[in-house]
Order: sequence, then structure tokens, then C-alpha cells
Amino acid sequence: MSSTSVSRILVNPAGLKAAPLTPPVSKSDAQRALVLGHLTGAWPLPSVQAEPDEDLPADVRVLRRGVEALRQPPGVVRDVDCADGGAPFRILVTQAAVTPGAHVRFTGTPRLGERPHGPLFTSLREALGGAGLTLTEGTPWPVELRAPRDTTAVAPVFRVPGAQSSQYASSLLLGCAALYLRERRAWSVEIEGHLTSAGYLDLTVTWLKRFGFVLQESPSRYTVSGYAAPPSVPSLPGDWSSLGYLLLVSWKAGGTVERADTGSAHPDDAIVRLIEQVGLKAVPAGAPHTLKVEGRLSGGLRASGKECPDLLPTLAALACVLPAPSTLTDVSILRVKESDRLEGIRSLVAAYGGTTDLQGESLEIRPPAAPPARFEMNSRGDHRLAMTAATLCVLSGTPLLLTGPECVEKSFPGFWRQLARMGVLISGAQ
Ligand SMILES: O=C(O)C1=C[C@@H](OP(=O)(O)O)[C@@H](O)[C@H](O)C1
Ligand SMILES: C=C(OP(=O)(O)O)C(=O)O
Repeated sequence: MSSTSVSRILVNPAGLKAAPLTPPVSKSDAQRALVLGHLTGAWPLPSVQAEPDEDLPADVRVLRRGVEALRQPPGVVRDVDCADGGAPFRILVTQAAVTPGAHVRFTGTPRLGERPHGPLFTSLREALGGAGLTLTEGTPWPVELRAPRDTTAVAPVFRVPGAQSSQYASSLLLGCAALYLRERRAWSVEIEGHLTSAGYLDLTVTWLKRFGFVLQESPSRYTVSGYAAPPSVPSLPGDWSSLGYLLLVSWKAGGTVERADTGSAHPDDAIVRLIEQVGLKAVPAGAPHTLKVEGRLSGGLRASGKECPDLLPTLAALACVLPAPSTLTDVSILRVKESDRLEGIRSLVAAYGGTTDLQGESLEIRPPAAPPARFEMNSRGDHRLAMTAATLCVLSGTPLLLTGPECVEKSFPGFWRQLARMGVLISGAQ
């Protein structure tokens, strides 16, 4: 199907067959690698160039375009459209702030504009304002930034709260790498309070080390203090967030999933451990990095939004077909993603005939006694809600009428093609 021309589709899982499924490159890994490639002279980054164009997540393109803009000679105003990319926008803001003399005007979707960014802006102003950084916000766009030419006179530390998003700290730490290379002085990020989605900051640290940076780490302070070019530029893994959907649907169809590198350090590889709670096990399927999922569903599951926020919608789909209730905890972070995903999950469960009970940070999901004949869902422009609804459709064998399927482009442009490979029929609907 043409993902841009159809805004409503019917997803029919009646003809499932076993097939090898493949996720796209991990957008979180690719974004970090692109920035570090830019800083260390590996540009264009071979591992991103090697990805098939039609499979490259939109957020990776956004980040790459942003870096290209920052690589232009100073003097021009650089316009950077971040579309719906939270991590790309937040990462690029700091990179702009540490690009000497850069003048950048950021724009994005209305939804990206209303997501929280204030703590990152405050941190940048506090650290670099004394050197001449200015950062102004429109309503909400454009966000306009003028970077200082010389930062050597300011204290080399960014301070940022850990609640709300780990992307602030990741972005600042990538900024520390840029500043270290320019000034050859150690730069730190200090995190105030508990850090949410901590695995993503760990992923940033892992990528810094892969690119040859030396770090000192304590739970609340990360310092970039050295650099030595590595022998080779690392390659990019498949995306564990996307593997979450593929492992579940491949279990249903009896197929396999490729590009599943359990050593990749992405927080969403937690899916392998989490499905074991409900009787499923991902096992090697012969070829390298290829898995199949075996087992029978039993019980209910429990997962936390502090550890793997992007898996919670996927797990909510699984919860709908389990024989017992499940509980998602630390769920309020879901409200500040590409849509209010907490409400999105509740609507999906209700559309499928199940019920939810939200108590503070805890969401209980109770599956329906019997599945409906078919169910309807609006993606709300959120890639994870679209793919979650499709996962539930396949897991339950229940046809889905989905409004807004094209948003999968953000992280997994080939998602509908992968489902078609395993016999799922996807057709335009009125
Ligand atoms: O750093 C990253 O690449 C990401 C961090 C997480 O966000 P938060 O830290 O805002 O939870 C995650 O939800 C997002 O999809 C990607
Ligand atoms: C939250 C996500 O991404 P971002 O914050 O980068 O927009 C996501 O992909 O689920």
C-alpha cells in the first residue's frame, strides 16, 4: 500500500503465515551515532548511508538534516524542521548551542511544540548564557538560538532535572562531547533527582564510548574527559522498540525475527525478559541475531514506564489477549510522548472490549471475556499507537479498522510491508 495516500485502512489477519520479519535500524542508536560521527569526522556516517532509503525512520532523517545544517559555514540562519521528533529536536538544540556562532531557527509539529522542553532550555541558558547564548521560544515555534563563539570562560557543567525525560541529559552529554573536543577540557552533566528512562542515558554513554570518548560516571554526574579515535566506526543494530511488535506477531504466525542483537544496549531489549512473565520465550532460530518466540500465554504481566516507556503500548496489546489482568506502572511519562499515550492505551483497550483502571501511576488492564468481531482505532498521529493496534489485531485474530496508519514512518516506515509479508491483508477503507 502507499502509506501516504491512505488515511484509513482495514487490517485483516485471517491469512497469517510464518515469514522472516525484519525491524528497521534503531532510531535511538542512529541518532546518537550520527551526532558522534559528525563530531569525530565520520561524515556522512557509513552505517546510516548503508540503510535502504525507504526503510530509514523519519526521525533519523530529521537528525541527519539537522546535523547537515549545523555543518554549514557560520553566517547564515539555519532553518531546521524537526517534524515530530522529540529526541532529534532535543539533541539538535544542544548541538546548535555548542556550534560556535550558529544561528538556528527550529520548527516542528504543534504536538512537538507542546511537549516539555523547558528544563533543557533552562540548563543551556544557565550554563552558556554567560558566554552569550540566546534561546527564545515562539508560540511555540520557532525556537531560535544563537550560539556563543567562545565558551572557554564558563564553568564546564550542565545541570538538569532527571524527571520528565532522559533526553535532556542525553542531549547535554552529547554536547559535552562536542565541547570536550573543542576545548580539551572536561565537561559534565549533573542530574538532579531521579532519572527517568535511565536506560536511554546508558545508551548514550555506550555510544560515546564506542566512538572513543572517555567518561567518568556516577549516578548523578557524567563527565566527558578524554577522547581517542577508535579503530573503526561501529555499525548500527536493529530497533528493539520495533522488535517488540515483531516478536509478538511472529510468535502468533510461527515465524522468525531477524536483526535482533541482544548485545545492543537498547532499553527495549527488555521485551525478551518481560514476555517470559506470561509464558513466552525468545530463543535463537539458527542464523545470527535471529529469534523465534515459543510458548503459551499464561497469567498477566507487569512493566514500568521508568524502564521501557516505549514498550508499554506494545505490552498493553499483549495484555488484552492474556488470561489474567496486567499492570503497567509509572505510566504518567506516557502523557508527554507523540500523543497522550496513556489515554491512547485506554482507548485501545476499550475499543477491544477490555477495561482499564488508573490509580495514580498504575494502570490495570483487564482483557475482555470475549474479543469483539472487529475493532476500530485512531492512531492520533502516534506511530506506537498505530503499531500497537495492529499488533493486537494480529495477536487476537480480530480485524482492525485503523485511522492514520502513515505515522509509522517516524520509527518504522516498513511496518505495513512487514505485516503483509506474514499474510496480513491491508486494504484502504472508507
Ligand atoms: O533518548 C532516546 O532516544 C529516547 C528516550 C525515551 O524518551 P524519554 O527519556 O523522554 O522517556 C524514549 O521514550 C524515546 O522514544 C527515545
Ligand atoms: C517518544 C518517542 O520518541 P521521541 O521522544 O524521540 O519523539 C518514541 O519514539 O516513542
